[in-house]
Amino acid sequence: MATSSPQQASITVLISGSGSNLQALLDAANTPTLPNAKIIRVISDRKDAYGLKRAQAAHIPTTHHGILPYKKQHPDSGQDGKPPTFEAARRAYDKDLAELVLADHPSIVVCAGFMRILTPSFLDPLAAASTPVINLHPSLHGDLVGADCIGRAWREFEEGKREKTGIMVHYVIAEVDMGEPIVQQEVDIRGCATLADLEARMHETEHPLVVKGTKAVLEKKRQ
Ligand SMILES: Nc1nc2c(c(=O)[nH]1)N[C@@H](CN(C=O)c1ccc(C(=O)N[C@@H](CCC(=O)O)C(=O)O)cc1)CN2
Ligand SMILES: NCC(=O)N[C@@H]1O[C@H](COP(=O)([O-])[O-])[C@@H](O)[C@H]1O
Repeated sequence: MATSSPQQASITVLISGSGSNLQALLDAANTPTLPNAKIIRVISDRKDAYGLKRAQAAHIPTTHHGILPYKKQHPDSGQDGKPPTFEAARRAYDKDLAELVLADHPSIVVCAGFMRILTPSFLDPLAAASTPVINLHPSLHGDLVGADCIGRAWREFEEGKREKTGIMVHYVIAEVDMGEPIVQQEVDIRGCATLADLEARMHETEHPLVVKGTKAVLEKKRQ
């Protein structure tokens, strides 16, 4: 079991990729930007996530919790000619993920680029333990939901359909990316020449925002 001192808030971070937002949390933890807080575990659904290396470099316990064994144990060939949903695999995966997370008794769970939809099999045990789950999402509340929101905003900008997008940190509920926003920041796309420019501008905005959102929830818990 990962540990932190009694008065310190403990943070578990879920990732799937590079972990630049995880790095922002690692850099801020236990500083005036994110006081009395320690990241106690980083969990990735992808073994090759560079964020795992970032955590290991910071001597933070890491766990790879992959979906493949669950898909093998709960095969799904689809129904009525529709593609498989792997609902049984998702539920079993999420149940075990909840047990893995709760074994550390974190104060909060932060999804920082975690690219799996979380089902009630995960969300309900966390709620029962009064452990908030929050997510960093590269869009403003009620605008774009799901994966590839930066790419979609860029394509709409190129089509002249929008000039701005944004970022939010929100509570995670079953309905994807529709949980109550905690903090949000608008991002102007104008001046970006490429998708890479927009991605860089979004990341630049995300890094302080994910820390700000995490701090806000921890302060609310302490009240
Ligand atoms: N129940 C919820 N789960 C998650 C939320 C949420 O608000 N409610 N936020 C996401 C993060 N996210 C967007 O912010 C997001 C991530 C991934 C997907 C998605 O469609 N994932 C696919 C798998 C993709 C893959 O394997 O590469 C899937 O799960 O089928 C949508 C939204 C975290 N989870
Ligand atoms: N729908 C969720 C989603 O798209 N999240 C996005 O994944 C990236 C993770 O980057 P990182 O691995 O460098 O922190 C971030 O841009 C985050 O907004």
